[in-house]
Amino acid sequence: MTEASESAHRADKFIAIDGPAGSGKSSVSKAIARRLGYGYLDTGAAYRALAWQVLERGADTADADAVRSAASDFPLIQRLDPDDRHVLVGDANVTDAIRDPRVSAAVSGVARVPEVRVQVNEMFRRMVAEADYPAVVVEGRDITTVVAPDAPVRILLTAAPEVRAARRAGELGGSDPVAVAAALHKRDASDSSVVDFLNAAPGVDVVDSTELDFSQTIDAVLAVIERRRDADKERHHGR
Ligand SMILES: Nc1ncnc2c1ncn2[C@@H]1O[C@H](COP(=O)(O)OP(=O)(O)OP(=O)(O)O)[C@@H](O)[C@H]1O
Ligand SMILES: Nc1ccn([C@@H]2O[C@H](COP(=O)(O)O)[C@@H](O)[C@H]2O)c(=O)n1
Repeated sequence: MTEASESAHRADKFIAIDGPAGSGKSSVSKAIARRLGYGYLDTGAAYRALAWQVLERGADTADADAVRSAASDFPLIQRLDPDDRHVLVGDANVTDAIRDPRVSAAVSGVARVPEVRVQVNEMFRRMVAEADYPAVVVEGRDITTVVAPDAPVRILLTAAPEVRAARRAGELGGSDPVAVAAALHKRDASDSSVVDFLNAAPGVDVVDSTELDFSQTIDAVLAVIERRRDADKERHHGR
């Protein structure tokens, strides 16, 4: 855990959640944060905002130098309130723009640049350490393995690929479901060559929502949090 130990880091404040695209990370994490009075950090939004900035400069995210250059001057503003979804880059409100299919298709290029990952991971750890919340639900692809491998609660949230694609297509209502599924699987294939979020690392709990509705998924995640916290308390008392 060399990367994490170099920065301001409060592993105890992390509820770490990873998973593939469309697995429910953001909707479930937000609901958990609201329920428990915690902060919520959507790390994918930061990668998306950086991809937006690269595109805004007329560059290509496949160009690692252009990505590094954009990252060296990246005034991201993102809050931890689960009810505040605003994302700004400097004065530009990019809240909706970062969800554009153009950004979704380009974001994996940004995620492939190792120096950028180190930079944003430092930022995520700092945001959590300084947060005015007892804990923060942090979701992404490498939170359980790289950003906070020492967090007391680490969850891989997953669902069958066809179920994730159908849920995403339903959300985008009117979009071609075949194209939506293809874009989602293409992004997963590219992203999973950088970090493994398809298999749970040792000690990470899996919540598979394939057969669960939204509220059952929230209950399953809450049950993991409670169980892991109880185990953590017992470990500390036993010392
Ligand atoms: N258990 C569930 N049952 C039914 N629908 C669900 C469930 N979990 C999530 N959803 C829905 O699936 C869609 C995708 O969820 P969400 O956007 O939270 O996924 P995500 O993992 O954050 O995706 P991405 O990584 O692409 O941002 C949303 O419409 C959400 O409401
Ligand atoms: N920890 C993370 C989070 C995200 N990414 C990259 O950002 C993209 C967008 O993420 P969403 O959660 O909004 O889908 C994702 O496709 C990854 O390329 C990442 O690398 N690490």
